[in-house]
Amino acid sequence: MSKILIIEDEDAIRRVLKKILLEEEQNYIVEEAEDGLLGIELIKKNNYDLILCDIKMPKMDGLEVLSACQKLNPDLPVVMISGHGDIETAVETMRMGAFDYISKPPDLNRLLNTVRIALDHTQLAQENKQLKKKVSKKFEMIGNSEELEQIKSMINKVAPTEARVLITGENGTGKELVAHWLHEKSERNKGPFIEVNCAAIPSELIESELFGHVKGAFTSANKDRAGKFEAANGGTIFLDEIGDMSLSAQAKVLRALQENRVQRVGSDKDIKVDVRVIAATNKNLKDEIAEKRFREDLYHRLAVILIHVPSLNERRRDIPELIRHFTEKIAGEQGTKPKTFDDKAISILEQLDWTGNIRELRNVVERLIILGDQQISDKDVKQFVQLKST
Ligand SMILES: Nc1ncnc2c1ncn2[C@@H]1O[C@H](COP(=O)(O)OP(=O)(O)OP(=O)(O)O)[C@@H](O)[C@H]1O
Repeated sequence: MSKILIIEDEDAIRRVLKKILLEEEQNYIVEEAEDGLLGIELIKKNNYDLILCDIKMPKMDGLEVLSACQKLNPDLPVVMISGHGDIETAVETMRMGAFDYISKPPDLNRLLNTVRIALDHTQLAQENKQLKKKVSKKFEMIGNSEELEQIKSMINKVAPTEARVLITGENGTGKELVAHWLHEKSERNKGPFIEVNCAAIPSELIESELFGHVKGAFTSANKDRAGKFEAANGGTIFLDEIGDMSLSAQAKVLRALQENRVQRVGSDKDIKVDVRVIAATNKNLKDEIAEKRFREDLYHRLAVILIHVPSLNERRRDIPELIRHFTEKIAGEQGTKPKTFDDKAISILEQLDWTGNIRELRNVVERLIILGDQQISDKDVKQFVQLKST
């Protein structure tokens, strides 16, 4: 059900507009204001999906209403109603951010079309917002330890720059989350975020995965294919587990970083790419360099900024909040009332050895929720730990 407000001082025009709209769609809720001041008061109190606003009005004209409206709710589309003498002003309002304008007397088809498009726009904007909220919820970084605060502040500082970042830390510590936020808080956030898990791709395929290939480059290459670097153009590529990348792929990545160009496997044509590289590893790359398994020049190119994510054992202060977070999340996924962990249960969990880090903590919380009562006690946790160790 869409809610529309007509701000118009001429009674007759208000009535015609309302009639046309309600005849078209009975589900519209159409409200009226006879001047701009009243209109703004109503906008403050209600959630409208669209405003139709006259340009020439006493007390507060359409331009003033438009700019007040944009301050109150920048996503709310405002369609201006222009009389004979104010077409130029109508065009000016478009520059100011009005959604569109219609002329008086209103042409039925044009009015309905404009209203429909504007309402679709509102719906899309709302859906987008909800999706963004959902996505950022998925990537929430929970915890209040000093270590995590430092990481968040580092993300805020580094994200808006073009600097390459190497994220280090054990498996399951949240390296991918850090990479996600570095992209999300950068100027590139409208572009793609492409993740490549270098450890999961067989070494003979990694180059084709990263740089693409041309038809006939190898037996199974039956057509041209773009690689992940090309797919990440204008955005960010996240090279996860970079310590597992073959030396020959490393050489090619180095070239891509130095020249901002890639070549598809089997082709000598350069393709320009504009990609920010973020890499992560659970390995000690200095050791890998000493063992000649990782190129030192590539390391220096990648590690312009180093972010180390400490293991959960090094930031136990985050554990209680993480337990609460996962409990609520799991209940949300299962559509059940969240269970609670009593203080003693949390205290035992805080002291355990979390070699599997946050991923392991989530799994343990999930299993305890399945097995335990509504209130999970220290006894449940002890039993579970015993079961695990046998
Ligand atoms: N601070 C945090 N708050 C909430 N969830 C977190 C946090 N850190 C990590 N997680 C969750 O833990 C899981 C593991 O995190 P992530 O995949 O980012 O770790 P990783 O270091 O990249 O692991 P791997 O090296 O195995 O790829 C994910 O489900 C992630 O959402």
